[in-house]
Amino acid sequence: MANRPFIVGNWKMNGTRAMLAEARAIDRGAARHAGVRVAVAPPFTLIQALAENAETMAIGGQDCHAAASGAYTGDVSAAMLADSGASFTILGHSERRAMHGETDEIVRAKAEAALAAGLEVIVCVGETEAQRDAGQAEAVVCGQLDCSLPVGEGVAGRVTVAYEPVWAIGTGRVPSVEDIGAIHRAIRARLVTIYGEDGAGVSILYGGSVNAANAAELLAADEVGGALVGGASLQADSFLAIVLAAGGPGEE
Ligand SMILES: O=C[C@H](O)COP(=O)(O)O
Repeated sequence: MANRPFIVGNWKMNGTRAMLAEARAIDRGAARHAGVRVAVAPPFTLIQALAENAETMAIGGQDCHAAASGAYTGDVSAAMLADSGASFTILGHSERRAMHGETDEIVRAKAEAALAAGLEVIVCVGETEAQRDAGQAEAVVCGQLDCSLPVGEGVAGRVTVAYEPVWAIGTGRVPSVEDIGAIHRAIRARLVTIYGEDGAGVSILYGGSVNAANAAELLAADEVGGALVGGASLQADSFLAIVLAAGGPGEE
């Protein structure tokens, strides 16, 4: 059976307790769209509050440390995320790769730690504009998959891949539907190489300037199983419009 479309809001470093009402509105909307799997990854500081109030949507982290505990000032372990009510974590987002020096090897170690703590993982990959212009997008993304994804028995069922071209994040620019389809097909083929037949069941999300206006078209591209949404996930109205576009039977 095909996976439900998966729509994930990444709030990044946005949100205080003033956002709890927005989160409740998203959760109520998610309940009306049972055909779509809805999730929000708020800052660490809001995970527990959102998780305690969420009836339908899943709550996750945006990162975790690879170690279980220890002298890592400012970091948060996967077990701490799970203890706060998270059921998944995003890993290897391009902002962390670029701003925090996260390599593929670090991303894989974090993913292994997250799985060990009982979390699902959303592993992000994507090329820069220079890499795309040089015709290297597919090679870069497949290399990231090869070296970032956790592997092992039963792992594929707890992994989601998010393809986010770096140049499309927060810019309002998106690849053509044909380009998105082409790279998602390449990702699917690589997932089958990595995970065998289980790779066919891994959801692949598109991320990068997804909004209420373009969601239906982007979500219809080949092998796109959902979206990782940044800016448009900060308001319930715009986020739920994307959920609706993902095909929920909904009441509206
Ligand atoms: O994780 C989300 C992505 O970085 C996309 O962000 P954006 O929707 O603001 O472009």
